[in-house]
Amino acid sequence: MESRSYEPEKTAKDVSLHELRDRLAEFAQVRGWEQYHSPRNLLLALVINQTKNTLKVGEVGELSEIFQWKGEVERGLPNWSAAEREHLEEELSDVLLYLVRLADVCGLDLGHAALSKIVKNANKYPVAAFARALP
Ligand SMILES: Nc1ccn([C@H]2C[C@H](O)[C@@H](COP(=O)(O)OP(=O)(O)OP(=O)(O)O)O2)c(=O)n1
Repeated sequence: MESRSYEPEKTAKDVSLHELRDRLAEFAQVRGWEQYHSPRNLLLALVINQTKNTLKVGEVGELSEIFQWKGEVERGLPNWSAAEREHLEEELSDVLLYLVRLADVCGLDLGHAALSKIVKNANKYPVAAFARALP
């Protein structure tokens, strides 16, 4: 059993990557799943979902399936049902959670790495040269 109730608060909350990292580590630890959470397995979980007799898409594929055949989708998803939005939230979360866990078992700080990458991106695409023009 996890040591705390993990029902998220309904109001928006500033969730840190460190909190997600720690909860995922506990999730795996209490189930004895650490042995399965190798870098390679976690990466592959994003891409494929293989059982004995079936091979399905992994979490990135499940996320993509939500948009497949919908055509262009308006920002804010104004025409989506509550169930569709919840489904999207779940699949986005699965991708995020596996990424956070992958970074953790690799011994990397994903939040720090992402901030550094944003700085690198800004240096690569200076505003003066790229405002309103895609690379
Ligand atoms: N060995 C595992 C299995 C699952 N999870 C966690 C991370 C994901 O957030 C979620 C993935 O669970 P499922 O493999 O059951 O995938 P789905 O939730 O997408 O279910 P389904 O594939 O039936 O749609 O659970 C995990 O950390 N380690």
